[in-house]
Amino acid sequence: MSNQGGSPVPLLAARDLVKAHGRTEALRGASIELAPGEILAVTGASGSGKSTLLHCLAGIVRPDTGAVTYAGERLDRLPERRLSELRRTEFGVVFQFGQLIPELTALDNVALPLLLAGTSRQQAHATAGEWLERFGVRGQAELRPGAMSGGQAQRVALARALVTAPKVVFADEPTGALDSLASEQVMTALTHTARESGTAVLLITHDAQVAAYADREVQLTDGMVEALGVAA
Ligand SMILES: Nc1ncnc2c1ncn2[C@@H]1O[C@H](COP(=O)(O)OP(=O)(O)OP(=O)(O)O)[C@@H](O)[C@H]1O
Repeated sequence: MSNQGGSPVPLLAARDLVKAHGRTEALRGASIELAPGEILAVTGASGSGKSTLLHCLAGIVRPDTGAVTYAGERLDRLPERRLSELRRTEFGVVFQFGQLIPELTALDNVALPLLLAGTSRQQAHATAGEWLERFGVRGQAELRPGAMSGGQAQRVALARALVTAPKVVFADEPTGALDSLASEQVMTALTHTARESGTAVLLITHDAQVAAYADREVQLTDGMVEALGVAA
């Protein structure tokens, strides 16, 4: 339902993004739109600029030229303080290797964003426990990441990304290190929860089976958004 022309005002939009890493032009005029609650897959060959695009959209990296607009605000022009506040309150991120804090248990990892937002310890732990339950890893609450399987760790990472009820989750190859069963469990948990809570997801993947979980797919080729198609 999310055609470019007829779609509602996008939650997140990038126009004509150019970003070079040294002499390599990772993005060469990429434009993309994400509607509220939409699950959008970005696919493309290795080196086509997918991660760079995600970093620009999430306000982690500033583009050299072009505009990133989030909820009507020019993200690429925001001062660093406001950007990091936005990232903390409105965005969630999951990377290929969950980036959980190795010294903390699953429960403490998921509770952390809530504690940083000022939630009491008791409430943060109660909410974190509910999110672990939702992702089927309540039984791993007291384990540290090193003692979990890759799929369990990714589900904990998803719980951590969603626990603050973000408007957008950025997922960069969230199943890239998983076997097909674990990958299926992670994608089912992510898309089910996102649809339930109306969270938009920008999903980077090179795996067509993973992309098929999205509402829509765009393809990056040599730093430009090349093709649009309905994936599901
Ligand atoms: N920090 C960096 N320094 C130098 N070059 C970089 C850096 N990050 C990315 N690049 C280069 O920019 C181009 C795009 O990289 P990017 O990681 O965005 O692509 P990708 O599609 O996500 O690739 P992959 O699927 O392999 O992760 C590549 O040629 C890459 O080598």
